[in-house]
Amino acid sequence: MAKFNILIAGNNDPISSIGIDLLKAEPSFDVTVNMNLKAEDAMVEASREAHAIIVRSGAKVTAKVLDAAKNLKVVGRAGVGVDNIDIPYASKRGVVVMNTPGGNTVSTAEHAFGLMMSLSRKVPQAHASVIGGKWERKNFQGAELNKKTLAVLGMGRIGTEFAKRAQAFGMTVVAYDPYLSANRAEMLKVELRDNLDDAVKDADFITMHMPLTPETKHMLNETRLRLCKKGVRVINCARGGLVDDNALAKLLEEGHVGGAALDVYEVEPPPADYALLKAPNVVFTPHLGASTEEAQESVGIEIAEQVKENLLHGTVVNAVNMPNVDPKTLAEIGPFLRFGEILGRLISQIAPQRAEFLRVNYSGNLGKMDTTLVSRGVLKGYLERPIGADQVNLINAVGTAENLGLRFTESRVPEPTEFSDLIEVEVGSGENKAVISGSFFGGDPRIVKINGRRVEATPEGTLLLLENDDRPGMIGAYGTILGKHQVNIANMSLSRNVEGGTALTLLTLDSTPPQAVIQELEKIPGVKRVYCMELE
Ligand SMILES: NC(=O)C1=CN([C@@H]2O[C@H](COP(=O)(O)OP(=O)(O)OC[C@H]3O[C@@H](n4cnc5c(N)ncnc54)[C@H](O)[C@@H]3O)[C@@H](O)[C@H]2O)C=CC1
Ligand SMILES: O=C(O)C(=O)COP(=O)(O)O
Repeated sequence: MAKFNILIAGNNDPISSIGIDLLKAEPSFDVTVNMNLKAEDAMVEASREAHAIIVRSGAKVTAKVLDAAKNLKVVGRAGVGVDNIDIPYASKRGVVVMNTPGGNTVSTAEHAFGLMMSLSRKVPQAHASVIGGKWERKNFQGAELNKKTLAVLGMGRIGTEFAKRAQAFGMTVVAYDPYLSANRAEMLKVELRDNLDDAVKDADFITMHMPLTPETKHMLNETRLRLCKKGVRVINCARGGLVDDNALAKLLEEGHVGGAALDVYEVEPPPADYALLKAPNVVFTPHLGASTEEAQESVGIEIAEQVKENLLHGTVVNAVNMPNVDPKTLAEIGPFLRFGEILGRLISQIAPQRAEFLRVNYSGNLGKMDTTLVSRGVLKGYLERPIGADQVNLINAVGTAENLGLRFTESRVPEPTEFSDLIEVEVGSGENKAVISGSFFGGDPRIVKINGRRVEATPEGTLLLLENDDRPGMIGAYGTILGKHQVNIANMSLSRNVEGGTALTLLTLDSTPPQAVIQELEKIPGVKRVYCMELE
């Protein structure tokens, strides 16, 4: 039985023991827990033998770690944010990255809401004062939330939960999220603003709930903060870097910003000289949004299940770098996936050089299924020869094609053609293209058309495609040359456009003929082209 090494990696940020026990109960898993992996070198050493690595936000899965972990198949994130994992590099290496969206939503929304309340009533400052033996009631006058305007930036899972709580407290909620539909905003009873400046300028409180991306970095910068009402209070429980912390510190000092509550920082932990640490009216927590028993149990169990199912059955759930594949779909599309790769490999051997497009068209039953992965299989098969089979995989195939300037598209129609299932692959540039179509006969894959001409071949062994003038004696000439070199013909399919026109001969061979034999075939009078296509 294959053994899988699973590394639970952290930097003092443990994963739920229930999740770990679930993995340990699997006889084929060898589970190591190491919570001292702050340094990259330590992480590299710990990861060398791992087939799966599970992390929260503390341990970093960098390119160096991914390079060292030669067996790695999957990285699991027990939480939402995957910014501690080098996703593009993981994709390049064919490593699936999964997270557990939803498991910590309520905990994080509650924490962010708690921060807003602490901020508006100066709870931490008042607490410190009482501990210090003081009784300074007049210093800690706060503000009500009732009837105030709240801007929620990022109206996803956490933003939505936050908004619901705010509405229960009598706040007016405006939302900014370019991906939120007007219908959904109406359903949530929030005022949707198309423009970020419009969303923040009247707000008494602003809360952020989106990922850190090049687009969202420093979304609240000095200019935008100055646009806000004097006294605005800012809550960030999403990711450090969404707010420009230096600008925030400056405006807090000036009093333009009335307060800030942060759970996340541009650098974690923030260094001692971090300007914000000395700013007035601030509340800090050390990235605690998801730190509840409930959230940790939920994300710990979810990630353990997801990683287990991936290693044992290839199931892909909640992946951030490839489409999801549940066991039912996997069982359904498994044969198509393998056939898709073969068609890709075949067409790479007859397609024009420097192709600009690769199209995969499905019709019939296949046109009704989710074939995203099958198309990736076609692309993988197509790219394997030029790029190298170990360099291209289902995860990086689309990105690799983009880098090459190859436009990749797929289309589906549910109506059958003359076949109940058809996968058609077209590769070329402009009008110059090759087309291969495949179908299934009684569950068995068949190549049914090449360049629009009807053929029939089982995709196995080596295929020899010959284009020749349609005239007597051609088959005999092929057979003689192949026979002389001990190459056995297992199957033959003939097709011609018109009598005496051009014929296609597709031969399935038991072995691959040497190049000299191909050249000999090319020299037969009447032969236009010979392609030798290897399927493996
Ligand atoms: N402090 C903590 O411990 C935790 C922090 N988080 C962080 O909270 C954030 C949100 O998490 P979820 O709500 O679960 O994610 P989500 O994916 O449900 O929501 C994110 C929302 O941001 C929106 N968005 C994307 N780009 C945007 C832009 N340019 N402007 C405005 N909105 C944009 C998306 O449309 C989406 O609705 C993530 O960054 C996550 O890492 C999540 C859990 C715990
Ligand atoms: O899920 C997220 O995005 C979080 O930020 C939670 O991080 P954590 O698992 O608590 O280190």
